[in-house]
Amino acid sequence: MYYFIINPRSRSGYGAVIWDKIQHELESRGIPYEAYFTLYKKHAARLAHELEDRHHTCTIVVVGGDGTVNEVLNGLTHPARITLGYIPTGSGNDFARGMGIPFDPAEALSLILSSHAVAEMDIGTLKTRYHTRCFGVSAGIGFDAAICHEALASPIKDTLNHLGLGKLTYVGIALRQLFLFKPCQARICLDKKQTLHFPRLYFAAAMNQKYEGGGFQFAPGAKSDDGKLHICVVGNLSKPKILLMLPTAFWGKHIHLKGIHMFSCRQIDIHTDRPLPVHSDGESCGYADSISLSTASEQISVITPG
Ligand SMILES: Nc1ncnc2c1ncn2[C@@H]1O[C@H](COP(=O)(O)OP(=O)(O)OP(=O)(O)O)[C@@H](O)[C@H]1O
Repeated sequence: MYYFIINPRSRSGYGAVIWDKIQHELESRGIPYEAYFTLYKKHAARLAHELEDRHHTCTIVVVGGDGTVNEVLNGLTHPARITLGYIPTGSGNDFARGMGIPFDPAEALSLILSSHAVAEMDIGTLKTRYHTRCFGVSAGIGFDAAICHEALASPIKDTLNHLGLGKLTYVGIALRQLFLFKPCQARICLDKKQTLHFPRLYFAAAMNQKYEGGGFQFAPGAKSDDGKLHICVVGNLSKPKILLMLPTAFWGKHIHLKGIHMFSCRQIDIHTDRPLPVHSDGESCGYADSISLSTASEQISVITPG
């Protein structure tokens, strides 16, 4: 039995359109399934929690974007008992990109229905003074989170998504945020052993996967099953250099630039001299001046091409 959690609002309604096609395929092939639609924000977490409670072990298939995968991970108490299938219908789709899951919904469905290959995936944990959130792709603080915050509230995102130009929303917001963003002083502690000081931090991203922000390869060396977070710290760069750095990150080449610092660790503690925006898988986690990121003790099995 497959339990589908569908965000019909993902990519401004694309999720609902794709679900119709998936449902038709499931019916015509006589596949046993149950479908649950998200009706409001964070509903996916509640649905996942209820499924886990009811079935102990089961296969949950998410139809949505990175935010819906994030909510499902946050709803699970024992992720090791769950097998996760994924049909990407979001605008960023970094989870699918990182796990090698096809973007084409029909291909992603046939992978789920035919494949017995699963990859064990780490789950990241973000702690602020007010929140504890899990993440599958990445979490971070600073400039990248400021872009997420603004994009979530953007009135033009829906219109551009309908025109197939959703990524333009992020480009426009990134330029605006780069202009507005003031770097801060930060103290970063790796695995409670090594402390580093950054006088002009723009952002720090803790990556479980290689990609975030719709295909930026901020951590080309990341492996989602190695129990570690791969950290990309951007500091001590001028704004024009950041503007030049961003396109190189599409190919993961930014790591060679001065001012970009890469680390891998099991835990990172970040303290900044003022509260900055924080995100987990592109979803807002408010503002904080102190965050702790680590990998959780349990992994989750994800259906992948193998
Ligand atoms: N019925 C609903 N109405 C309004 N919002 C919803 C509903 N169901 C889920 N959501 C919210 O939609 C948001 C976006 O979902 P999701 O990440 O799946 O799609 P996306 O933003 O298009 O994709 P991506 O994260 O890959 O860019 C999430 O914050 C989620 O809580």
